[in-house]
Amino acid sequence: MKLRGLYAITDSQLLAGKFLSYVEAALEGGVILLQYRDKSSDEARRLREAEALRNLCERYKTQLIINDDAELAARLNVGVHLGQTDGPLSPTRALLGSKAIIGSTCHGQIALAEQAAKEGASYVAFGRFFNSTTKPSAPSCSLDLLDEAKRTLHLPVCAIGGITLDNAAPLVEHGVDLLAVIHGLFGAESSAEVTRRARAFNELLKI
Ligand SMILES: Cc1ncc(COP(=O)(O)OP(=O)(O)O)c(N)n1
Ligand SMILES: Cc1nc(C(=O)O)sc1CCOP(=O)(O)O
Ligand SMILES: [Mg+2]
Repeated sequence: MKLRGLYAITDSQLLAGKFLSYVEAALEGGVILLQYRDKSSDEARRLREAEALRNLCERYKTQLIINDDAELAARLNVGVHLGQTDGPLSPTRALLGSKAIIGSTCHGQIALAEQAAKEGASYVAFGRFFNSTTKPSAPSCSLDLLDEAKRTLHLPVCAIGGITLDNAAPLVEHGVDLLAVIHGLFGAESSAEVTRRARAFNELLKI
C-alpha cells in the first residue's frame, strides 16, 4: 500500500463530545492513515475507543495506527507510531509482523530517520514545521531538512506540527508524502467542514 495522503490524528480534548462523528467525517473525506492518540492512562477507555476506531477504519478501508502503545496495537492487529522514548523499533517490528505499519518520530534529524529505516520503520515523521497548539513544546524543524530526507531516505516522509490548509503546500513541494494533522483538521466548527478539509488536504497531495 502506498503511504501518501492525509494522516489524521485524534486528540481526546479537542474531540470531546464529537469523537466518532468528527473521525467519521474525516474518513469520509479520504484519510489514508488514522492515528489514535490519547495520552491518558485510562486503559479501559483507550481499548474501547481504539476498538471503535478500528471498526470505523475497516468500513472506510483506512489503516489505524495506535500512538505510543505497541501492546495495544498488537492486540488489535493494527499499526503503531513510536516516538524516540516510546520503545525500540526492532522488537516492535517482530511483535507486529512484517506487514504492520510502524512510524517513527525523527524530529529534525536525518540520522534518526536512517536508524529508524534500518530498524524496520514504514515511514519517518519530521516536525514540528509550524507553531502547534496541540504540542507547542515539540522541537521545530525546517523545510530544508525535507530536501535532504528525499535525497537520502527510501521511505515515505511524514510532516507534522501546526499544519493547516494554508501552510501545507510548501511541505508537499518539498516532497512530503503524509501530512499529519490534528488541529488543522479537527479544529473545524462542523463535521461537514472536517470532511471538506480532509478532501482539500488530499487534493494538495493530488490523490
Ligand atoms: C505522525 C506522528 N509524528 C510524530 C508524532 C509524535 O510522536 P512523539 O514524539 O512520541 O510524541 P507524542 O505524540 O507521543 O506526544 C506522532 N504522534 N505522530
Ligand atoms: C503530536 C505532535 N508531534 C509533533 C512533533 O513535532 O513531533 S507536533 C505534534 C502535534 C500535532 O498537532 P497539530 O496538527 O495540532 O499541531
Ligand atoms: Mg509518543
